[in-house]
Amino acid sequence: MGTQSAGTDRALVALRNAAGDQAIFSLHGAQLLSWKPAGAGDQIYLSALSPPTPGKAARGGTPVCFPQFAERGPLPKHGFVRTARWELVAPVSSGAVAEARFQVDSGASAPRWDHAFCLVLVARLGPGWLELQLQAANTGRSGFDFTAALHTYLAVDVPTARLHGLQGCEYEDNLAALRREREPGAALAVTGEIDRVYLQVPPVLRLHDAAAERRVVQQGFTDAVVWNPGPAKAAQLGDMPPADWERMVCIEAAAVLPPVHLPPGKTWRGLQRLELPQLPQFDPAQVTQAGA
Ligand SMILES: O=P(O)(O)OC[C@H]1O[C@@H](O)[C@H](O)[C@@H](O)[C@@H]1O
Repeated sequence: MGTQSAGTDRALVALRNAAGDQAIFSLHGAQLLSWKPAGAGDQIYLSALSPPTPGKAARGGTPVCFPQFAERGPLPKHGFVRTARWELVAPVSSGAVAEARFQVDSGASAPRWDHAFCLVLVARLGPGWLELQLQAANTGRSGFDFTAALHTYLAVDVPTARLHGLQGCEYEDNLAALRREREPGAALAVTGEIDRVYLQVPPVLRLHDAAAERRVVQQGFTDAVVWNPGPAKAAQLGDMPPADWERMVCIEAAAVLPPVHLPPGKTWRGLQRLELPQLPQFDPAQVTQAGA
């Protein structure tokens, strides 16, 4: 367990728990790249055209967006920590729940963001679940505002995928000049490009497709972003195979509206937890015999 270096500027961190679940992170951005619960395939989408590279967020996994979500401010899109080198601050632990802690601080700041902070990402891998907790500490002498997201790309079969839990929530539609709408239906299907910030969402969303149901749980983050580039934008991105828009959907735990105000000396925490509830085990004793 621990850090595997692949070349001088790329480092991967592997977590494995006693049940055999596995997760892989890159120190570039402390970005989750893969989550394979024991006996299941990878639940995380990662573009084959976008390997972890210094200074660039991979297209997939979970980029950490901080201190700015998207282009809602003067900083680079989604802030600068997703492209920064993070450090592993403690040995990776294993056991029933494996844990790793990654850290980056204001040394990674763009010159335009003059605030002292320390960010920690705590990753915990349990049987059938993976939790990412973002801790943002203000280590300076004055308060600041930030927006943030854990920008998770879930691997799904988009044509059969439905997202439950957002009915009645208000959202800002990034494809319609941030117009406010309210989600009318119980099951949200992705039929093309979608880019919405849902406000004040419930703590549990459920995403199912023909293969499985996943639960996406969040705390601390008030909003959830649903993003898929659709076929036309996917073809323009250049870092994902165009047809892959049908293999992923981003469900992002986000703190966007309003921004978080963090006074000096305080720490904010937000988490996203991905769960793959166990499928009922096949029990031959329960099979009703024909004619019984
Ligand atoms: O291509 P990027 O910078 O990783 O961003 C991907 C998408 O991320 C989403 O969170 C935004 O809402 C979208 O507007 C954006 O296109």
